[in-house]
Amino acid sequence: MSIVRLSIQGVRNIANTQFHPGPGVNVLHGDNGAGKSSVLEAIHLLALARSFKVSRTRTLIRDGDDQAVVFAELDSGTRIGVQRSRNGQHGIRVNGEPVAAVSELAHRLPLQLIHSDSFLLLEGSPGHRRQFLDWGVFHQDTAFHAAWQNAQKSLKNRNSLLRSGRIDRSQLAVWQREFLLAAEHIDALRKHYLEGFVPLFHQVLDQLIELPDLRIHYYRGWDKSRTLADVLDNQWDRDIKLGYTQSGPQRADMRIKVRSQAASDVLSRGQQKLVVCALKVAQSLHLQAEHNRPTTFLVDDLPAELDRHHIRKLGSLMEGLTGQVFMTSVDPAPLHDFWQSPDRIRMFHVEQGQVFPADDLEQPDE
Ligand SMILES: Nc1ncnc2c1ncn2[C@@H]1O[C@H](COP(=O)(O)OP(=O)(O)OP(=O)(O)O)[C@@H](O)[C@H]1O
Repeated sequence: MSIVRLSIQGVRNIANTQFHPGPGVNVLHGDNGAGKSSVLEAIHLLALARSFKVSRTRTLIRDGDDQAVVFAELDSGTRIGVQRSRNGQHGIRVNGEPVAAVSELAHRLPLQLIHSDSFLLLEGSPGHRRQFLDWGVFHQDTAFHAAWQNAQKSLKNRNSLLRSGRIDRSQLAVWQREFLLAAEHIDALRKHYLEGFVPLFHQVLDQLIELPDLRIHYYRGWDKSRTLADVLDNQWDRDIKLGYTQSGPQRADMRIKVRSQAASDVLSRGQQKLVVCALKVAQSLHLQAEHNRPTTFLVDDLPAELDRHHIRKLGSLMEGLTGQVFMTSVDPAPLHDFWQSPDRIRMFHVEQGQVFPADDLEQPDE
């Protein structure tokens, strides 16, 4: 599904603008502060009802406006509207009908984001990698969302009991049983996903850069040689002391290593960016292959940190994606010889929060 018309109101410096993206790669170029990332923010809001940077949530709505509103028409004819107000409330409509769950939006418009925070996938806490892994599992298997919600609920209740000071054993047994069931289910779904994803990731990575020693190691969140029930029994005293459950799928990780060291410690900044791009591109190729569903890509300032050779390689990978790509760049020149089929690239100029179509690929300055 691709967006054929996008209308944005009240997002950062965008008062009101609309444009018609193409089905392939869309390049948004313009000066610093023009509003390029704000357009990406708007598409992110449309797909997930929130900003892509937590720190930006408060500044997502344009100064002086009460709300941000993004509306899109998809090539399928579906109309999606998302509105977010200053108190954090959001309203979602699909074909005019209100929709309660953000997960329904996420399901309709699978979205991948590549921007400065994407490095956290390698150098950040396990939570960033779990979020990445679960994006894939969520889109692969409809059972995942319910299992994940069950795990969250039973974990929250177990943790409240741990902190309560007086443990009601029968209550604890109920939550623990739910938690164990959900944990096993989540682990099985994550493992199944990785069996398909990891070989594809290596194929994509090989097209971009030679890193033969790079490996993905899945950690399920508890000792692989014991059952979670056994681990929880053993950790009981410490769980009570800490007031939370130390093991379970909420502690899973997908460690990315070069030999035995963390990839973020060994690889250069540019190499890390290529690994992150390979992870995200592979995830969308996997979704395409398994469910014939395209992914929309938001790519903020791709050329930064990459040499021409790798920009070109990444460009041809991006062109090969079946979903739409929205890419920002201050200067379109580094992207000039980036494309195999320049006629399929749509260029837009962004200026003072307005998006204008630019008819042709601009020539780099001599
Ligand atoms: N809530 C807001 N209301 C009005 N303007 C805002 C708000 N939040 C941010 N801005 C401004 O919006 C402008 C556009 O920011 P944006 O990040 O979209 O620019 P950009 O074109 O991506 O720039 P760069 O190339 O520097 O990354 C900036 O001048 C920023 O200060």
